Amino acid sequence: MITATTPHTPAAPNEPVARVERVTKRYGEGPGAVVALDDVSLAIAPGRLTAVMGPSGSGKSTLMHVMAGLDTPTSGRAWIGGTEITTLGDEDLTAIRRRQVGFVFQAFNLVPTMDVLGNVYLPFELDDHMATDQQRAWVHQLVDRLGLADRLAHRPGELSGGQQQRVAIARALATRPDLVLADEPTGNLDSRSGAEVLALLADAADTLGQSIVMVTHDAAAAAHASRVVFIADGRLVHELATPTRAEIAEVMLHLEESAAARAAHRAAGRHGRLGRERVA
Ligand SMILES: Nc1ncnc2c1ncn2[C@@H]1O[C@H](COP(=O)(O)OP(=O)(O)OP(=O)(O)O)[C@@H](O)[C@H]1O
Repeated sequence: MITATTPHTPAAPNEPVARVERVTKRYGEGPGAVVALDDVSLAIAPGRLTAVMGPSGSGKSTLMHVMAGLDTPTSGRAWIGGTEITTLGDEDLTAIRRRQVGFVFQAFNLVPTMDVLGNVYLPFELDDHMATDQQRAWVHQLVDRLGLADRLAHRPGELSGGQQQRVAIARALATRPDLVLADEPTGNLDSRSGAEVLALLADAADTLGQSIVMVTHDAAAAAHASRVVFIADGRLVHELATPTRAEIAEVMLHLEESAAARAAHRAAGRHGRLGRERVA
Protein backbone atom coordinates (compact mmCIF):
# COMPACT_ATOMS: atom_id res chain seq x y z
CA MET A 1 0.00 0.00 0.00
CA ILE A 2 1.32 3.48 -0.83
CA THR A 3 1.40 6.12 1.82
CA ALA A 4 1.62 9.63 0.46
CA THR A 5 4.48 11.70 1.78
CA THR A 6 3.82 14.71 -0.40
CA PRO A 7 1.77 17.47 1.12
CA HIS A 8 -1.37 17.70 -0.88
CA THR A 9 -4.25 20.11 -0.82
CA PRO A 10 -7.21 17.99 -1.82
CA ALA A 11 -10.53 19.47 -2.85
CA ALA A 12 -12.56 20.28 0.26
CA PRO A 13 -13.85 17.05 1.83
CA ASN A 14 -17.01 15.79 0.16
CA GLU A 15 -16.89 18.61 -2.40
CA PRO A 16 -16.85 17.36 -5.98
CA VAL A 17 -13.40 17.36 -7.59
CA ALA A 18 -15.02 18.12 -10.94
CA ARG A 19 -18.49 19.06 -12.03
CA VAL A 20 -20.46 19.92 -15.12
CA GLU A 21 -23.84 21.60 -14.96
CA ARG A 22 -26.39 21.60 -17.77
CA VAL A 23 -23.69 21.16 -20.40
CA THR A 24 -24.65 20.99 -24.06
CA LYS A 25 -22.11 20.55 -26.83
CA ARG A 26 -23.23 20.99 -30.41
CA TYR A 27 -20.98 20.49 -33.43
CA GLY A 28 -21.97 22.35 -36.59
CA GLU A 29 -25.08 24.35 -37.37
CA GLY A 30 -28.48 23.78 -38.94
CA PRO A 31 -29.98 20.41 -39.89
CA GLY A 32 -26.53 18.73 -40.02
CA ALA A 33 -25.62 19.76 -36.46
CA VAL A 34 -24.61 16.98 -34.05
CA VAL A 35 -25.60 17.31 -30.40
CA ALA A 36 -22.79 15.40 -28.68
CA LEU A 37 -23.90 16.37 -25.14
CA ASP A 38 -27.45 17.31 -24.31
CA ASP A 39 -28.03 19.07 -20.98
CA VAL A 40 -25.64 16.92 -18.94
CA SER A 41 -25.05 17.52 -15.22
CA LEU A 42 -22.56 15.37 -13.32
CA ALA A 43 -20.51 15.79 -10.13
CA ILE A 44 -17.44 13.65 -9.47
CA ALA A 45 -16.97 12.73 -5.82
CA PRO A 46 -13.42 12.72 -4.43
CA GLY A 47 -11.35 9.59 -3.91
CA ARG A 48 -13.31 7.31 -6.20
CA LEU A 49 -12.89 5.57 -9.50
CA THR A 50 -15.86 6.59 -11.65
CA ALA A 51 -16.45 4.91 -15.01
CA VAL A 52 -18.29 6.55 -17.90
CA MET A 53 -19.82 4.05 -20.32
CA GLY A 54 -22.07 4.27 -23.35
CA PRO A 55 -22.44 3.09 -26.95
CA SER A 56 -20.06 4.38 -29.63
CA GLY A 57 -20.76 8.03 -30.45
CA SER A 58 -22.81 8.57 -27.27
CA GLY A 59 -20.66 11.51 -26.10
CA LYS A 60 -18.20 9.95 -23.61
CA SER A 61 -15.04 11.56 -25.01
CA THR A 62 -16.78 14.89 -25.47
CA LEU A 63 -17.86 14.80 -21.81
CA MET A 64 -14.33 14.02 -20.72
CA HIS A 65 -12.89 16.80 -22.88
CA VAL A 66 -15.34 19.33 -21.46
CA MET A 67 -14.55 18.18 -17.89
CA ALA A 68 -10.82 18.60 -18.55
CA GLY A 69 -11.20 22.00 -20.20
CA LEU A 70 -9.88 20.56 -23.49
CA ASP A 71 -13.12 21.56 -25.19
CA THR A 72 -15.62 24.31 -24.39
CA PRO A 73 -19.33 23.53 -24.15
CA THR A 74 -21.85 25.33 -26.35
CA SER A 75 -23.77 26.09 -23.15
CA GLY A 76 -23.57 25.13 -19.49
CA ARG A 77 -20.74 25.36 -16.96
CA ALA A 78 -17.82 23.20 -15.82
CA TRP A 79 -15.64 23.27 -12.69
CA ILE A 80 -12.37 21.62 -11.67
CA GLY A 81 -12.28 21.65 -7.89
CA GLY A 82 -13.71 25.00 -6.88
CA THR A 83 -12.65 26.79 -10.08
CA GLU A 84 -15.10 27.39 -12.86
CA ILE A 85 -13.16 26.59 -16.03
CA THR A 86 -15.80 27.67 -18.54
CA THR A 87 -14.95 31.32 -17.89
CA LEU A 88 -11.15 30.96 -18.02
CA GLY A 89 -8.86 32.15 -20.80
CA ASP A 90 -6.47 29.73 -22.51
CA GLU A 91 -3.47 30.49 -20.31
CA ASP A 92 -5.29 29.99 -16.99
CA LEU A 93 -6.96 26.89 -18.36
CA THR A 94 -3.62 25.38 -19.35
CA ALA A 95 -2.20 26.14 -15.88
CA ILE A 96 -5.20 24.51 -14.15
CA ARG A 97 -4.96 21.47 -16.40
CA ARG A 98 -1.25 21.07 -15.71
CA ARG A 99 -1.62 21.40 -11.95
CA GLN A 100 -4.95 19.78 -11.24
CA VAL A 101 -5.58 17.17 -13.93
CA GLY A 102 -3.63 14.07 -14.94
CA PHE A 103 -4.34 12.17 -18.15
CA VAL A 104 -4.02 8.53 -19.14
CA PHE A 105 -4.73 7.75 -22.79
CA GLN A 106 -5.37 4.55 -24.72
CA ALA A 107 -2.22 5.17 -26.80
CA PHE A 108 -0.05 5.88 -23.68
CA ASN A 109 1.24 9.19 -25.18
CA LEU A 110 4.72 8.90 -23.69
CA VAL A 111 7.65 10.89 -25.08
CA PRO A 112 9.63 8.26 -27.03
CA THR A 113 12.99 10.00 -26.65
CA MET A 114 12.77 10.27 -22.85
CA ASP A 115 13.38 7.46 -20.41
CA VAL A 116 10.80 6.32 -17.85
CA LEU A 117 11.90 8.76 -15.17
CA GLY A 118 11.97 11.66 -17.65
CA ASN A 119 8.42 10.85 -18.69
CA VAL A 120 7.19 10.63 -15.11
CA TYR A 121 8.79 13.99 -14.21
CA LEU A 122 7.41 15.68 -17.34
CA PRO A 123 4.41 17.35 -15.60
CA PHE A 124 6.83 19.19 -13.27
CA GLU A 125 8.95 20.31 -16.20
CA LEU A 126 5.95 21.47 -18.20
CA ASP A 127 4.83 23.46 -15.19
CA ASP A 128 8.30 25.03 -15.07
CA HIS A 129 9.29 23.89 -11.62
CA MET A 130 11.68 21.38 -10.12
CA ALA A 131 10.12 18.64 -8.06
CA THR A 132 10.70 19.16 -4.33
CA ASP A 133 12.40 16.47 -2.24
CA GLN A 134 9.01 15.34 -1.01
CA GLN A 135 7.67 15.15 -4.55
CA ARG A 136 10.71 13.10 -5.57
CA ALA A 137 10.13 10.73 -2.67
CA TRP A 138 6.53 10.42 -3.81
CA VAL A 139 7.53 9.68 -7.42
CA HIS A 140 9.89 6.98 -6.20
CA GLN A 141 7.14 5.37 -4.14
CA LEU A 142 4.90 5.47 -7.18
CA VAL A 143 7.33 3.88 -9.61
CA ASP A 144 8.08 1.23 -6.98
CA ARG A 145 4.42 0.45 -6.44
CA LEU A 146 3.80 0.39 -10.19
CA GLY A 147 6.61 -2.13 -10.66
CA LEU A 148 8.82 0.20 -12.69
CA ALA A 149 11.77 0.58 -10.32
CA ASP A 150 14.08 -1.54 -12.49
CA ARG A 151 12.99 0.13 -15.74
CA LEU A 152 13.68 3.77 -14.94
CA ALA A 153 16.40 4.22 -17.57
CA HIS A 154 14.43 2.47 -20.32
CA ARG A 155 12.71 4.33 -23.13
CA PRO A 156 9.05 3.63 -23.92
CA GLY A 157 10.01 1.62 -27.04
CA GLU A 158 11.87 -0.82 -24.79
CA LEU A 159 8.80 -1.53 -22.63
CA SER A 160 5.71 -3.70 -23.04
CA GLY A 161 2.32 -2.04 -23.54
CA GLY A 162 1.34 -2.76 -19.93
CA GLN A 163 4.60 -1.26 -18.66
CA GLN A 164 4.12 1.83 -20.86
CA GLN A 165 0.65 2.35 -19.46
CA ARG A 166 2.01 2.00 -15.94
CA VAL A 167 4.51 4.78 -16.76
CA ALA A 168 1.59 6.89 -18.01
CA ILE A 169 -0.25 6.22 -14.72
CA ALA A 170 2.84 7.19 -12.69
CA ARG A 171 3.08 10.39 -14.75
CA ALA A 172 -0.62 11.15 -14.21
CA LEU A 173 -0.33 10.61 -10.43
CA ALA A 174 3.07 12.31 -9.99
CA THR A 175 1.73 15.77 -9.17
CA ARG A 176 -1.13 14.36 -7.07
CA PRO A 177 -3.73 16.11 -9.24
CA ASP A 178 -7.29 16.65 -8.06
CA LEU A 179 -8.52 14.54 -10.93
CA VAL A 180 -7.12 11.86 -13.24
CA LEU A 181 -8.96 11.32 -16.52
CA ALA A 182 -8.37 7.99 -18.21
CA ASP A 183 -9.66 7.49 -21.75
CA GLU A 184 -9.92 3.77 -22.61
CA PRO A 185 -6.75 3.07 -20.57
CA THR A 186 -6.83 -0.65 -21.35
CA GLY A 187 -7.86 -0.33 -25.01
CA ASN A 188 -4.38 -1.26 -26.30
CA LEU A 189 -3.58 -3.93 -23.74
CA ASP A 190 -4.07 -7.68 -23.58
CA SER A 191 -6.52 -8.81 -20.92
CA ARG A 192 -3.86 -9.67 -18.32
CA SER A 193 -2.00 -6.33 -18.60
CA GLY A 194 -5.36 -4.57 -18.77
CA ALA A 195 -6.49 -6.20 -15.52
CA GLU A 196 -3.21 -5.16 -13.84
CA VAL A 197 -3.61 -1.56 -14.98
CA LEU A 198 -7.22 -1.47 -13.74
CA ALA A 199 -6.23 -2.90 -10.37
CA LEU A 200 -3.61 -0.14 -10.09
CA LEU A 201 -6.12 2.57 -10.95
CA ALA A 202 -8.64 1.18 -8.45
CA ASP A 203 -5.85 0.99 -5.84
CA ALA A 204 -4.90 4.62 -6.53
CA ALA A 205 -8.49 5.60 -5.73
CA ASP A 206 -8.88 3.28 -2.72
CA THR A 207 -5.55 3.72 -0.99
CA LEU A 208 -4.37 7.14 -2.18
CA GLY A 209 -7.72 8.84 -2.36
CA GLN A 210 -7.03 9.72 -5.99
CA SER A 211 -10.16 10.77 -7.90
CA ILE A 212 -10.28 9.10 -11.31
CA VAL A 213 -12.78 9.25 -14.15
CA MET A 214 -12.35 6.51 -16.72
CA VAL A 215 -14.08 6.27 -20.08
CA THR A 216 -14.42 2.69 -21.24
CA HIS A 217 -16.35 0.36 -23.53
CA ASP A 218 -15.39 -2.64 -21.46
CA ALA A 219 -17.76 -3.96 -18.76
CA ALA A 220 -14.88 -5.84 -17.09
CA ALA A 221 -12.93 -2.56 -16.84
CA ALA A 222 -15.91 -0.61 -15.51
CA ALA A 223 -16.50 -3.29 -12.85
CA HIS A 224 -13.37 -1.95 -11.05
CA ALA A 225 -15.19 1.36 -10.51
CA SER A 226 -17.24 2.24 -7.45
CA ARG A 227 -19.63 4.23 -9.64
CA VAL A 228 -20.58 3.69 -13.27
CA VAL A 229 -22.52 6.35 -15.18
CA PHE A 230 -24.09 5.55 -18.53
CA ILE A 231 -24.50 7.99 -21.39
CA ALA A 232 -26.64 7.50 -24.50
CA ASP A 233 -27.25 9.99 -27.29
CA GLY A 234 -25.50 12.73 -25.30
CA ARG A 235 -27.61 12.27 -22.15
CA LEU A 236 -26.87 10.65 -18.81
CA VAL A 237 -29.38 7.86 -18.65
CA HIS A 238 -28.42 5.56 -15.79
CA GLU A 239 -25.92 4.89 -13.05
CA LEU A 240 -24.87 1.96 -10.86
CA ALA A 241 -22.94 1.82 -7.57
CA THR A 242 -20.23 -0.89 -7.24
CA PRO A 243 -21.83 -2.97 -9.99
CA THR A 244 -20.75 -6.40 -11.15
CA ARG A 245 -19.53 -6.96 -14.68
CA ALA A 246 -22.80 -8.79 -15.50
CA GLU A 247 -24.94 -5.87 -14.27
CA ILE A 248 -22.91 -3.42 -16.37
CA ALA A 249 -23.06 -5.67 -19.44
CA GLU A 250 -26.83 -5.91 -19.12
CA VAL A 251 -27.29 -2.11 -19.11
CA MET A 252 -24.86 -1.73 -22.03
CA LEU A 253 -26.68 -4.37 -24.06
CA HIS A 254 -29.93 -2.51 -23.54
CA LEU A 255 -28.34 0.86 -24.49
CA GLU A 256 -26.66 -0.59 -27.58
CA GLU A 257 -29.91 -2.19 -28.75
CA SER A 258 -31.74 1.13 -28.26
CA ALA A 259 -28.98 3.03 -30.11
CA ALA A 260 -29.14 0.55 -33.02
CA ALA A 261 -32.95 0.85 -33.16
CA ARG A 262 -32.73 4.67 -33.20
CA ALA A 263 -30.10 4.58 -35.96
CA ALA A 264 -32.28 2.22 -38.03
CA HIS A 265 -35.27 4.48 -37.47
CA ARG A 266 -33.30 7.56 -38.59
CA ALA A 267 -32.00 5.72 -41.66
CA ALA A 268 -35.55 4.59 -42.55
CA GLY A 269 -36.74 8.22 -42.21
CA ARG A 270 -33.96 9.40 -44.51
CA HIS A 271 -34.74 6.74 -47.12
CA GLY A 272 -38.43 7.62 -46.92
CA ARG A 273 -37.65 11.28 -47.49
CA LEU A 274 -35.26 10.50 -50.34
CA GLY A 275 -37.84 8.20 -51.92
CA ARG A 276 -40.53 10.88 -51.74
CA GLU A 277 -38.12 13.48 -53.17
CA ARG A 278 -37.39 11.18 -56.13
CA VAL A 279 -41.11 10.55 -56.77
CA ALA A 280 -41.77 14.32 -56.63
N1 LIG B 1 -15.12 17.57 -33.76
C1 LIG B 1 -16.31 17.05 -34.05
N2 LIG B 1 -17.05 17.51 -35.08
C2 LIG B 1 -18.27 17.01 -35.35
N3 LIG B 1 -18.84 16.01 -34.65
C3 LIG B 1 -18.15 15.49 -33.62
C4 LIG B 1 -16.85 15.98 -33.26
N4 LIG B 1 -16.42 15.28 -32.18
C5 LIG B 1 -17.38 14.39 -31.88
N5 LIG B 1 -18.42 14.52 -32.73
C6 LIG B 1 -19.68 13.76 -32.73
O1 LIG B 1 -20.23 13.87 -31.44
C7 LIG B 1 -20.82 12.63 -31.04
C8 LIG B 1 -20.19 12.16 -29.73
O2 LIG B 1 -18.83 11.84 -30.00
P1 LIG B 1 -17.84 11.26 -28.87
O3 LIG B 1 -16.49 11.08 -29.50
O4 LIG B 1 -17.93 12.10 -27.66
O5 LIG B 1 -18.52 9.85 -28.56
P2 LIG B 1 -17.92 8.59 -27.79
O6 LIG B 1 -19.02 8.08 -26.94
O7 LIG B 1 -16.65 8.97 -27.11
O8 LIG B 1 -17.65 7.61 -28.99
P3 LIG B 1 -16.60 6.37 -29.10
O9 LIG B 1 -16.96 5.41 -28.02
O10 LIG B 1 -16.90 5.80 -30.47
O11 LIG B 1 -15.22 6.94 -28.98
C9 LIG B 1 -20.62 11.67 -32.19
O12 LIG B 1 -21.79 11.68 -32.99
C10 LIG B 1 -19.45 12.28 -32.95
O13 LIG B 1 -19.52 11.94 -34.32
